[in-house]
Amino acid sequence: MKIALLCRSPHLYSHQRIMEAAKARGHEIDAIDHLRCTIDIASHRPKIHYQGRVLSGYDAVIPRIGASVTFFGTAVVRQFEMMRVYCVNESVAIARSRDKLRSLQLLSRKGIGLPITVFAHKTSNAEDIVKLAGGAPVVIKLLEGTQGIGVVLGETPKAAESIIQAFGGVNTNILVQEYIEEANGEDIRCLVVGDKVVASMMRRGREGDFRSNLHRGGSATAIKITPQERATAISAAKAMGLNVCGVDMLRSNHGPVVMEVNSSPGLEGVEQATGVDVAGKIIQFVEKNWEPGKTRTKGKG
Ligand SMILES: Nc1ncnc2c1ncn2[C@@H]1O[C@H](COP(=O)(O)OP(=O)(O)OP(=O)(O)O)[C@@H](O)[C@H]1O
Ligand SMILES: [Mg+2]
Ligand SMILES: [Mg+2]
Repeated sequence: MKIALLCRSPHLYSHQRIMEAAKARGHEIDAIDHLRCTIDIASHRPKIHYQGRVLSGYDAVIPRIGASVTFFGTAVVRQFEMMRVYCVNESVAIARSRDKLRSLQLLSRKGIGLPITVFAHKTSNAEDIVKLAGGAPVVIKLLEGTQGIGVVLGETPKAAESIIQAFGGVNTNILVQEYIEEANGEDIRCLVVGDKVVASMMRRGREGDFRSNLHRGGSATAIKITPQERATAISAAKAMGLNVCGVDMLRSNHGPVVMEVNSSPGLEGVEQATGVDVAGKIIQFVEKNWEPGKTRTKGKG
């Protein structure tokens, strides 16, 4: 196969590993910086120009689109889809996963366990919002935050209300969520490839931090998940239409609850914690599934 790895920096661990895994299996793989692509939609045939040439001959695309460049990155993925190149994660699914509210709505439609979540445009009724989310403590999140940035704990009703009002004052979209205290600052990240959980880890926040993100100094260990957690992770990936993703869950008193589904999950933490060759699993999945024009989401938002 000839594969395009869409990423900003080919030197990151995850990207190096995907390229190694592809080459080890006899494939050709090019790292393509999506921000340097020029999309040509005016002509009869959709094309992508890149560093003075037209991209062609690719069988499959592995998108690794950073959260800050979702708009242009997903447009490049969409252009590949129009060129009938198989994209392991499709543009629609990536765009969905970037918006926490939209993701939670899709997950709730499928009956997947979620923390109680409230979203409001008007923040002048902060007191009601906090009550609807089950009362303080509550977690307040930016809709498009990542790496734990923009995730705040409102410990008391007054603190929660002033945080909500502060975000409202700068016109930022937030959601307010039940705080799953019993998770004890730990969450579960399941790496889903196709219809399987290929690796799972438990992440624990730095001392004194309820956020377990590795980017915030958290640590990771391999974990054996329950059948219910496995089924939840797989259903969440399916609801989002993602073939490769990291599903983040909390162990709550009422079973596993999904916080979010990440469409470009980092591989370093999970491969190191579990010893699983996740990059290899991704390449194997592409080998089995690529087909010109094949789509899971059929472009549906
Ligand atoms: N409702 C909640 N109850 C308890 N802890 C929570 C809750 N929501 C988030 N957390 C903690 O905060 C962390 C960050 O939250 P979340 O995953 O929603 O943010 P993010 O910025 O999108 O992170 P990512 O880098 O994984 O995309 C979680 O991994 C979890 O440890
Ligand atoms: Mg996230
Ligand atoms: Mg997360």
